[in-house]
Amino acid sequence: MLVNGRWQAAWDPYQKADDKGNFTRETASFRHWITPDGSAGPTGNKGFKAEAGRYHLYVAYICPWASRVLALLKLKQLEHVISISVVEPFLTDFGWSFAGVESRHVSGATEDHLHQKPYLYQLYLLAEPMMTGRATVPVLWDKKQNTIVNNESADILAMLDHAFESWAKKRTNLRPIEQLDQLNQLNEYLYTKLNNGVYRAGFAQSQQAYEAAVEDVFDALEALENRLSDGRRFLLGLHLTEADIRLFVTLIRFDCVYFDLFKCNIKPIRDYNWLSQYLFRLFYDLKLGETVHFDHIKQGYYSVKALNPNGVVPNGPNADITISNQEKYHDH
Ligand SMILES: N[C@@H](CCC(=O)N[C@@H](CS)C(=O)NCC(=O)O)C(=O)O
Repeated sequence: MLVNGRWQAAWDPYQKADDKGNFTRETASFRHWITPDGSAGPTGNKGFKAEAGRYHLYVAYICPWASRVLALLKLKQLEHVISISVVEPFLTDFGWSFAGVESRHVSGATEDHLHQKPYLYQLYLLAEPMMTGRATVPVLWDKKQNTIVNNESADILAMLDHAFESWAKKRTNLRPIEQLDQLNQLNEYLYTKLNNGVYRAGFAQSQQAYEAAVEDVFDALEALENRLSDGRRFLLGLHLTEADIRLFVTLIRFDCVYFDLFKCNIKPIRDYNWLSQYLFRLFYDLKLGETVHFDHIKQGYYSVKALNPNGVVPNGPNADITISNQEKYHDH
C-alpha cells in the first residue's frame, strides 16, 4: 500500500484483521461523482460532467468489485463510451500490474492505455502524490482533469446507472425509486453475508471468525434459494436491479474458487436448483458471461500466497462449469 506517496514493500495483501481475527475491508479514498451536468454528487467535488470518451476504467477481471462495474457497462451497453484497461490477475510486490511488466501474463490483461504505467499504484500517485491508502481496483479515471473520479464500486454503479443515459444503447433502471429502500436493504445484506462474507471466511485468522463467516454465507444462500423458489426472475421480482449484479459476481466465483480456496465448502452453487437457474439466466440471457474470465479468476485467487503458498492452481472444477451445465437450464 501507499504511505505518504511511497509504496511500502512489506504490505499485507489481505487487508486487515480486527483483534478477533475478523477480516476488515478498508474504505475507498476518491469519492467524486460523474453527473449529467457536472454538478456535485452526494460526496466529493463538482466538475465531472458525463461526456462520451472522457472517462477510463481500470479493472481486474479477477475482482468481484470491479466486475460489477463491467456488468453494468454490459447491461446498459455503454462499452463504447468508457474505455478500459485491465490489470494482470496476480497481486505483485508492487500491487496490481499491467501486461508486459511481470513475467506472467494472462490473456486479456492489457497495458495502461492512458499513461503506460507499469503498476496501478502509480496512477494513484498521479492523482494524489502524497496518497496514503490501498491501490485498489476499480478506478474510474477522468482524462480531462487527469485524476481519479472514484474508486468505490458501489458509487460507480450508482452514478453510471444514470449519468450516461443518453449514450446507453439499452435502457435499464437498476435503482428503481419505488423499490429503493428494499434495494438498499438487500444490497447491505448481500454485502455483509455474501460478497464480503466469502472474504471473511477465506481470510479469517481464527476458527471462530471463520465459522461465523461461513455460517453467514450459507444462511444467505439458503435464504436466496428460498426467495427465488417462487419462480421470480430476479431478486426483487420481474425486473433486474443492482442487487442482481451484486449477487452475480459472487455466485459466478463461488464453485471455482470460494468453495475450495475460501473454505466455503458446505454446498456448491450447482447443487442449488433455483440459484443455478438464476445464475444461468444472468450469464446467458443477459450476457453477463461476456464479462467473466475464469482463467483470470482462478489464476488470480490461487496466486494469493497467504492462502496458497506454492501457487498451484487446481484443474477442476471445469472452468466452463456454467457452459457444460447449459443443457440443464430451461428458462420459464
Ligand atoms: N471498496 C472497494 C473495494 C475494492 C477492492 O477491495 N479491490 C481489491 C481487488 S478484489 C483490490 O484492489 N485489492 C488490492 C489491495 O487491497 O491492495 C470497491 O468496492 O470498489
